[in-house]
Amino acid sequence: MEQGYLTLETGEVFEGVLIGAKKDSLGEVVFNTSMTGYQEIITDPSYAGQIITFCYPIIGNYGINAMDDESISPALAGVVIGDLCETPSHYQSIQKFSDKLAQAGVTGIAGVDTRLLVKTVRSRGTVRGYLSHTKKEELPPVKNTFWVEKVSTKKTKYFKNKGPHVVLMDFGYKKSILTALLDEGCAVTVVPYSTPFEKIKAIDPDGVLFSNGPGDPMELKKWFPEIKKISQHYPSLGICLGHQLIALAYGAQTEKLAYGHRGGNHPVKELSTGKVKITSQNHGYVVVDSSIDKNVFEITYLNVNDKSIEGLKHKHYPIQTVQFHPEAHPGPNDTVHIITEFVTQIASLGETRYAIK
Ligand SMILES: NC(=O)CC[C@H](N)C(=O)O
Repeated sequence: MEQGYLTLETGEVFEGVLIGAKKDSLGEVVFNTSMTGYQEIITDPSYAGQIITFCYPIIGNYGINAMDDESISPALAGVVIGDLCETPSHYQSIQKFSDKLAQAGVTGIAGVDTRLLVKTVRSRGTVRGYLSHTKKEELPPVKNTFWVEKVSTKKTKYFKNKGPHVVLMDFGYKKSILTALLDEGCAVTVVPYSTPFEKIKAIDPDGVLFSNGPGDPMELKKWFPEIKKISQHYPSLGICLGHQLIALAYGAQTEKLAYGHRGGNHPVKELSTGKVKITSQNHGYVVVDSSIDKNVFEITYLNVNDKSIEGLKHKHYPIQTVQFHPEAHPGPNDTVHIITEFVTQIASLGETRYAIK
């Protein structure tokens, strides 16, 4: 057992035992309130550069299975947990949580008073933290990393299927978004985040899905005109970062939340029905309500806890965006109909397109 420390930039130090790769690591300390789903969470590319604190007190109890990774290589900076379970019990378990971290080169710290850490992050706002064998007086400087570039595919990938053809713009997509599209019968072309409109046009899809992804959406400013053009030409669905990027491309603004929404229990109100849906979320930024041109966008979903914007619908183009994760994984699938409706819509619009041709 190797003693380790998480030092926050605000000075607080948390002690525990190092697990996984056991190397020094700097990241933004965030917390996730999900009760299950640690495998999907640590492999979600949107966490690139972040140290995730799990609020749920015991992690590793059902092991790691062969199906639930959301990406090939985890991009997160570290994990902080309460109790680590080294004796997983599940018929599909093939690995221990700590071995998964080691294999992925990710450092973790276990045995931490995570309730106190979460309370600290909630009062301080999101802070940087450093995982190390020793306490740190001062944190090393942050390297400015463009995380989307790091996690997005370098090559275009095509998945054959019988239904409508969707381009998945990869800002760091979760595998379950691709799986959800394939399950709906869609053929999918995954393209690098920087693919311009002209290239999308050459692919000639029936619709475009703008994926989730890490970091500040403003880092993608250079691509806003292309994103706008793509969404004006193809029925579009934006998920999480994809939602923020579409809003920004049409002139709205984003801001950083105090400590983000991360977990599988975030209530959002669907304004068309008045119903509250429980959603899976993982974001630190949000679209600023007052910056949205209400002649152009209708607000479709609002967060019940803090009234922040959770969904938008363009008034003239078939564009819909959601801040939460309708594909779930992990979390409730109350809103999976958003993906189904997108596919139904592009299938019918596709038919009209073909009829015109
Ligand atoms: N899951 C996501 O796509 C996250 C979006 C963005 N990086 C944020 O933190 O707000």
